[in-house]
Amino acid sequence: MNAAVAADSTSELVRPGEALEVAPGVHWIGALDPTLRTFDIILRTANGTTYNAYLVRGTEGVAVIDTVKAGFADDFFARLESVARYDEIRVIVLNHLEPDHSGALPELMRRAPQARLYISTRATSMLKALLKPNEDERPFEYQTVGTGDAVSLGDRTLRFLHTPFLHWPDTQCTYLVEEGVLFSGDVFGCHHCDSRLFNDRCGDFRFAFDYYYAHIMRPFKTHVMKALSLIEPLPLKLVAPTHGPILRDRPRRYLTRYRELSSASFTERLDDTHKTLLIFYMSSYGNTARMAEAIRDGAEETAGVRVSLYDLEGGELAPFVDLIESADALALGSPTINGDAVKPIWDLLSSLAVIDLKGKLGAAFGSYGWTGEAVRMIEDRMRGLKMRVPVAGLRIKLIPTEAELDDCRAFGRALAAAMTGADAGQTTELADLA
Ligand SMILES: Cc1cc2nc3c(=O)[nH]c(=O)nc-3n(C[C@H](O)[C@H](O)[C@H](O)COP(=O)(O)O)c2cc1C
Repeated sequence: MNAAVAADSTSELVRPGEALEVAPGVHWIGALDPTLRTFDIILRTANGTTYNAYLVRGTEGVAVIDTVKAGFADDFFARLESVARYDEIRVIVLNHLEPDHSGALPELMRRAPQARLYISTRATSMLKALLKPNEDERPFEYQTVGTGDAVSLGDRTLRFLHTPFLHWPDTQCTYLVEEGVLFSGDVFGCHHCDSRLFNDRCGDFRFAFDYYYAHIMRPFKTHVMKALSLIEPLPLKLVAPTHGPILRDRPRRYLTRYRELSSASFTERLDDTHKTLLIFYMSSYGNTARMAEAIRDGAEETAGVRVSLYDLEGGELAPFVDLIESADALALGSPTINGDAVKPIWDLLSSLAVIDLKGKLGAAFGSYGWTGEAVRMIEDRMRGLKMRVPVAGLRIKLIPTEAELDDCRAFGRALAAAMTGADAGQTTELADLA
């Protein structure tokens, strides 16, 4: 542990109405939300969460970095008032405008009208849309900042890092130069509420850290890597995120973990010498299953393509999502049931929102009885996920004949050709397959 920030354990507990010093001249003025069990609809949390906000005191004024969710504003203002007066606040930094961090901003700006607001360039349109001042009030004044910009509080300097899309377009980090403190926003955060607050004091939150990354940061791996290249060279004593424990014990290992998690899809490809195609299907009477096998056989005829086939009925979604992240192409087969594709197919497609699918190839197929909507619906969804659908979907009425199984093999070959570039980027229509 860093000796500069070490203290006895009882003085480090969060108490109502009291700020907590986390580094010399730096106070946590956030709020605890221990009973929350679902965050933003999509995230579960066994321990609730925290909304972390910070106050930095310099010889020439005070800075407030981030605020809290609106319902927790009273906690925030009480903690702020325990260490500073509103007329001392010269600087307000919002690293991310999501409502769980900007909820108390309008009221803070009313109480500290002399303060200047610092946000990233990409935050400007959001500021107007999220924080609508009362009609009788003037619009918020603000200054946009990027990497290399800094603001001085006398003996303290806040430097800004442009780290967009982690996980909204507006996100940035702020670095307190003299103390080596990184106010990282949601980066390196997690939903884990513990009044012991520091990573070396609170319960084991490693699963919450990885879970938060998987659902919030994973879609933005390339942006994570760019942000890490700005953050890693900094001398770091403490990382202060907007959710969860404050990272003072070996803060660098959290950077390393982000690098590992963001690199995985590049290093863990099944096979660097082949393009990889994954085929998933559901089938009640075996018709779509037979199509899937024939498509696999056709695709495997192409040198340089390695194919894997899975019955979705027997699998768990999370490991499949990992496989898809490192694959080159995805083919989904569903029968049409009551005018729709079947639920496991939609569940799989919905799970793919956490990975970057841009540039991957998609294809759909399935057996049907009379209307056969499933294939077109899956293709539309794939396009919506920014996948390229190079081969028109293949539908077969009820039980595939031998000739129709030949069509399936041709479909597999066409998809493989698109993967290897042999199709010259053309979309293949069903009529071309014979
Ligand atoms: C409950 C039920 C509902 C169905 N609804 C439709 C439908 O809306 N449109 C359609 O084209 N076929 C429909 N079908 C027919 C199936 O798509 C057809 O039997 C198909 O061959 C099943 O393929 P599978 O063996 O791969 O499951 C339905 C079948 C069942 C059992």
